[in-house]
Amino acid sequence: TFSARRARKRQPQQDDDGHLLPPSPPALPVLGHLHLMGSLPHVSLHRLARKHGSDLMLLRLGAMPVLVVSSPRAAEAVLRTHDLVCASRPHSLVTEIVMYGPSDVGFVPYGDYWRRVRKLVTTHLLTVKRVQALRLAREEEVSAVMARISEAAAAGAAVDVGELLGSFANDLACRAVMGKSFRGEGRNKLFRELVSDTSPLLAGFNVEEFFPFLSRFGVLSRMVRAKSERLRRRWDEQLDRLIEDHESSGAAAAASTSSKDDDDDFIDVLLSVRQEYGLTREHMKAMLLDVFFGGIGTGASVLEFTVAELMLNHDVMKNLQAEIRSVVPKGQVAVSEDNLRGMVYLRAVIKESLRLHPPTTLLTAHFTMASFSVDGFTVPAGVRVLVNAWAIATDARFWENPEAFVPERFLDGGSAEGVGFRGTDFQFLPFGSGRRMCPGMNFGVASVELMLANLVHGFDWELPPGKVARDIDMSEVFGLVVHRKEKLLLLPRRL
Ligand code: HEM
Repeated sequence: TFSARRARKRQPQQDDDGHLLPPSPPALPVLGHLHLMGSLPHVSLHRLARKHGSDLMLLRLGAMPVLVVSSPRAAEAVLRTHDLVCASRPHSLVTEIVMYGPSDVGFVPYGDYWRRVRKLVTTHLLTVKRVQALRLAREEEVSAVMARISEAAAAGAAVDVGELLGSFANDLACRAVMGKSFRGEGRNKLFRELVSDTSPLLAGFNVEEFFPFLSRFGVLSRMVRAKSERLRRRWDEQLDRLIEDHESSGAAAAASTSSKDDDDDFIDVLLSVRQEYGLTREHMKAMLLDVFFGGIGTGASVLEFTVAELMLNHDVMKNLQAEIRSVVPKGQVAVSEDNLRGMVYLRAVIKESLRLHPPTTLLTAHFTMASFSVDGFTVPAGVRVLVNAWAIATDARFWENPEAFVPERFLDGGSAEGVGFRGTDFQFLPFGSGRRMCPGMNFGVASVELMLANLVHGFDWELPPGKVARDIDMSEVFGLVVHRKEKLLLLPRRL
């Protein structure tokens, strides 16, 4: 584009071999572009890209080179055309300690081990069949939430929507991981606390990551290390106990003979394939951590933002309630998964929410294993790649009326008809695309759909007295998952 050419002219940067590097705005010594990162990096990076008219920027955050990707075309270049070269993950001290190496799926660099465990996850753990088999678990966990809301409705009390949906996502993940039998021992709450204590460290954007030399010697890194080790000990205590309980309950033996039943919990599954995949105890613990970190915050964030948008967009709420109430037979208390089939408006609402509020605004950082060229620029090896999925999905160049919450855009005849989140439409990447794309998409979407349908089917929702829709603050807090800053307190009214 013209503006990209102008930016290139302004800041022609070359590597040692004379290759043209992607444009880079002026940087400070030592800090590089770090001072330009605000509390919401996806917003700061978007502004920077617009200001410099550049959908591919090579920044320097401290000592760390970062490629920022801000258009569907550039995203396709790194996630499809050069997917293999960009399929690694950067090293971090925190994941090395907390994620056992790392030896999970999400944070481990590209290589044989990642290929093996990724295959395990997609062929045994997060398969369509297993997601279907968790249907009863989802329906029961949804009913538990509905019972809590009913109590509040009967008492005329407001509910804290984020707290409620956070505990739903947590309980569902616990149920998938450890099965039903461990409920009621307070373990779910313990895991929730552990996830919330660990998430800030895993979020990236830790200072010691920008200055690796500090991480080797500095006080800062000793603090991060000590904190990470304390957390890992807490995780160890819980996960070791769970795995040992499963081993001694004989479930493992049963599972290996019945060859991975679909209703086994995730620990049973991992125990049953541990030999085939050469898994150590640490590998298994790391993979379970991925379920906690991949599955809880994301689902809770999508649900809470969606409810907030529905409160802001009364017509959309009415349309959604009308669709659901017309499908679910009168007298049926809960929406079942069978009822969800054919609910096109519900799907469009969730898509629209994922467009405006993708929980991982910058995907998870990728890392280049070799240099490659794109649009006449050379991207070096050893660069972090941040795909600004949020910026791309809210950019007026690619979306009509991008700021507005309009699910109709995804329906037949709408401006985004046919656009989906399965990683082939590069203007819409809430789950990423390519080799590192989210393997938990079906799991996540199934729980969001069922919970949302029940929330709006069973109740009408109102703001507490004295509040109006424009009082709903949509501010975000950045982290491993972006979440709402303000609590969303709403009054449920039983129909
Ligand atoms: C609405 C819910 C969810 C959203 C929006 C979401 C989004 C994402 C995104 C954007 C990525 C990074 C893709 C990339 O790096 O290019 C990712 C990776 C991942 N997600 Fe999800 N996710 C969700 C639910 C889940 C669930 C429920 C699980 C597991 C139970 C899960 C497990 C993972 C794992 C293991 C990875 C790492 C994959 C890899 O590096 O190979 N996610 N997710």
